[in-house]
Amino acid sequence: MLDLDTLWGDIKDGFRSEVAPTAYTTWIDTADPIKLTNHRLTIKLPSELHRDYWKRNLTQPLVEFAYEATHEDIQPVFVVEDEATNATVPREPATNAHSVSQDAKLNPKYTFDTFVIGKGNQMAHAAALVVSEEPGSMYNPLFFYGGVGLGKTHLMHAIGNKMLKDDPNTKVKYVTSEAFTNDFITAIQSKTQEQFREEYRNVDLLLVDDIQFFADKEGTQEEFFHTFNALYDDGKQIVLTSDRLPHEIPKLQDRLVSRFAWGLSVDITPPDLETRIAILRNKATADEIDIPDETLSYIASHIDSNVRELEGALARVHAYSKLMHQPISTELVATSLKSLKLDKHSSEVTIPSIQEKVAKYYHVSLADLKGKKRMKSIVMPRQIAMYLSRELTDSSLPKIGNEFGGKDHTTVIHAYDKIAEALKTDSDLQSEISNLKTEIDR
Ligand SMILES: Nc1ncnc2c1ncn2[C@@H]1O[C@H](COP(=O)(O)OP(=O)(O)OP(=O)(O)O)[C@@H](O)[C@H]1O
Repeated sequence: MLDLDTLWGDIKDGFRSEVAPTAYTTWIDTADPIKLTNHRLTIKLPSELHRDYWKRNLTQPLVEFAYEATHEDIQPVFVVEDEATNATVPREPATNAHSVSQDAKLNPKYTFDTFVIGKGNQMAHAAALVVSEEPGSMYNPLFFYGGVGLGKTHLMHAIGNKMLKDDPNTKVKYVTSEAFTNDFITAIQSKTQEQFREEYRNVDLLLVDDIQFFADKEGTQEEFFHTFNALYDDGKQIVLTSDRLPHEIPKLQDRLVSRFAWGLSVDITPPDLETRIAILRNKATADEIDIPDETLSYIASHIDSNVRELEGALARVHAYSKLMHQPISTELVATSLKSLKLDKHSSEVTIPSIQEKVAKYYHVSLADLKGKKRMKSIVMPRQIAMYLSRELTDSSLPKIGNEFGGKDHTTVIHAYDKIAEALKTDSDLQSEISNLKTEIDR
């Protein structure tokens, strides 16, 4: 009998020759053989979703590869690394690629190949891959949630691009929730509802981005409910994204919340340092930017909020090096990132701009945010807006109080302390504040 490492090496070789590179990185690279006893090979997998996939699709070939290597019958035993995964369990079972992508309004660059897998997104990536291979069956709808610029749209487009590549006749439709709303309103105005329905219900894959903006839009939610049902009943795949879980979206109808829970909800969290470096390295290679490794690490360690910012920093550094006629070095990056920070100051964060972003984020009116109502749903956003005003502007406490409908400066201090204290332990609040800061910085 072979030892564990040799056997696993043979099994990996077998898979390498059988499965596509993306599938290999997703399923095989993430598997960790931990024990070989009594013809039982124990394999540790990162999530339930990986275990399901292995059981359904990879067990048979694994047994065959193991037999080829040992001439013995070896059975796998799968264990999940961390039972508390970052996903909720599904409650019910749920030609010319470039131009086709463009018809479907997909970004041809957002593919599985260009997506870097890391701890914060590996579950989302794996789920996306399953859905692209078996649309409408396993995880319907598939719901991605998480902060801005973390790759939700990228993964969603990757599903569409892959399905179109596999079958160019697939009908894919990508919209933001705002575009859906606008289309719906236009259809009512021009009395073309039939056409609207035809367009949205006659697809194999419907991708709707940023559905948190459905909040408050009763009529649109009603229409979307029917669109959803029609597609779902027909076994068509639906993929949705949002900055938070469905039940956290204010004023989202209960029946939509419950339907969204029929499938799989997976969150995407900010990438760790290694993933940030890998993303930068890929991007630099794709854009043919010549940059030393240590300089990539420098950028990745300084920009940790989200991937969009990371890519922005690289583009900026590239432009700066061209402007200065100097090759990219850590020193040059340090200077250009410093000026990025200075720019942020000069683009001046103001209290009204903070109030506007916070009001929008929590779906409260500006008047309520600045007013006196004591409901928790308003008090919390108000305190957050005060906290951010103190953090991000040079305004004095009385000035901040003034901008919030003439409140006393002690109210501002109280709000600031309360949020600062809660931030120490409340991880939801931490991510909300970090999302808001990114929004405000835009
Ligand atoms: N893991 C990754 N590998 C490669 N590129 C990534 C990754 N994650 C994000 N990106 C890139 O970062 C940018 C922002 O990602 P994307 O637009 O998908 O974010 P998002 O989560 O949809 O944000 P928003 O909520 O603002 O819509 C895109 O250019 C995307 O290609």
